[in-house]
Amino acid sequence: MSLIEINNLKVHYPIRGGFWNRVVDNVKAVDGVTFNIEAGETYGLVGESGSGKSTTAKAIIGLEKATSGTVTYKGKDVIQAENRRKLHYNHDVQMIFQDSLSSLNPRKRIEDIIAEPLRNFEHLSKDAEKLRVLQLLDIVGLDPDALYKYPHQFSGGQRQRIGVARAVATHPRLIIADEPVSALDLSVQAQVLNFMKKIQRDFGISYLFISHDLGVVRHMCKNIAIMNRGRIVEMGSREDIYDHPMHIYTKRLLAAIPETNVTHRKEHRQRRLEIEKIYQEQHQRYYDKDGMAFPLTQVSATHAVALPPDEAQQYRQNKRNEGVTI
Ligand SMILES: Nc1ncnc2c1ncn2[C@@H]1O[C@H](COP(=O)(O)OP(=O)(O)OP(=O)(O)O)[C@@H](O)[C@H]1O
Repeated sequence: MSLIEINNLKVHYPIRGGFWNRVVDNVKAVDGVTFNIEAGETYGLVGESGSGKSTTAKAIIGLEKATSGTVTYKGKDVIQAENRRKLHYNHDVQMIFQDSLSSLNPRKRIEDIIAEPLRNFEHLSKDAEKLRVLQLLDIVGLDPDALYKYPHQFSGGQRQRIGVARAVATHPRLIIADEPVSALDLSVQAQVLNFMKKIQRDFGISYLFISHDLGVVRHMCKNIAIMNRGRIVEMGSREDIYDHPMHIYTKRLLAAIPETNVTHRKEHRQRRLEIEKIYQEQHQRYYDKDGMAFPLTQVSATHAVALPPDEAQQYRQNKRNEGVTI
């Protein structure tokens, strides 16, 4: 049995409009996602911005309400909050966020930030708690005087280490890492990634590693799923995805990885342009097949107002033709 099984997970956001503010459409942020994570592995979830990766992560951890589907942990569906409590799911599954500055409370000292999950789940004595926080600081390579400092007094890489210390405090079985290094410089990225690997070896943790960067994912993940517009378009081992990509979207993402070898640059650019052209054609068909008049991002609540006036008018007209009051 896998550590966690995600089956046909959907998160649809309603779009309201018209005089009665009724639901006129849905943004299908996640639309039928299925994958499993094995104990001790790092599973990669890759896709461009807006493909639904973060919403998938939030639905798995329970920060976002799933419209339908199941997330099975220890044989039970943890979409039900009651099961989450019973199975110690909130203790066993932790998250690391991309933006360490906004995910760490700026008014709290590092001691309190790292101790927070311990206070929620383990109820240790004051001394035992302090000792544990000091051990965690040591594990992530920070000095004991960090205890009394605030998040803004650290660099981005150090803050991300603090996020990791907080996530591993309760010895979780799975850490969902949502773009954990994309805000960092390349050299610091490598440091944090290697460090995450070390923690994994030491503690036997699994990761769901979310990124838009196929270069980084290659370094971290054995199995990978490629996400586009709320769906997984391709999944497989690292070798399958990098050496024999099947889906045009995967090929396009791969072609976008910068080519460092100068002699291959021209060839690479040519290949990238060809793939981009095929993608544009298929992209159009993708929408037609789904019967959508506009790209998903354009019908989302946040983007609907940003439509050019003539397209917005056309959109409303199409909706009226479908019998929707708008
Ligand atoms: N609360 C919301 N209401 C309406 N639409 C939303 C909401 N949250 C996300 N979306 C839409 O869902 C889609 C997926 O968003 P999501 O943040 O999961 O993508 P992502 O792949 O994680 O992108 P990024 O890496 O930029 O965060 C986007 O089109 C976004 O506009």
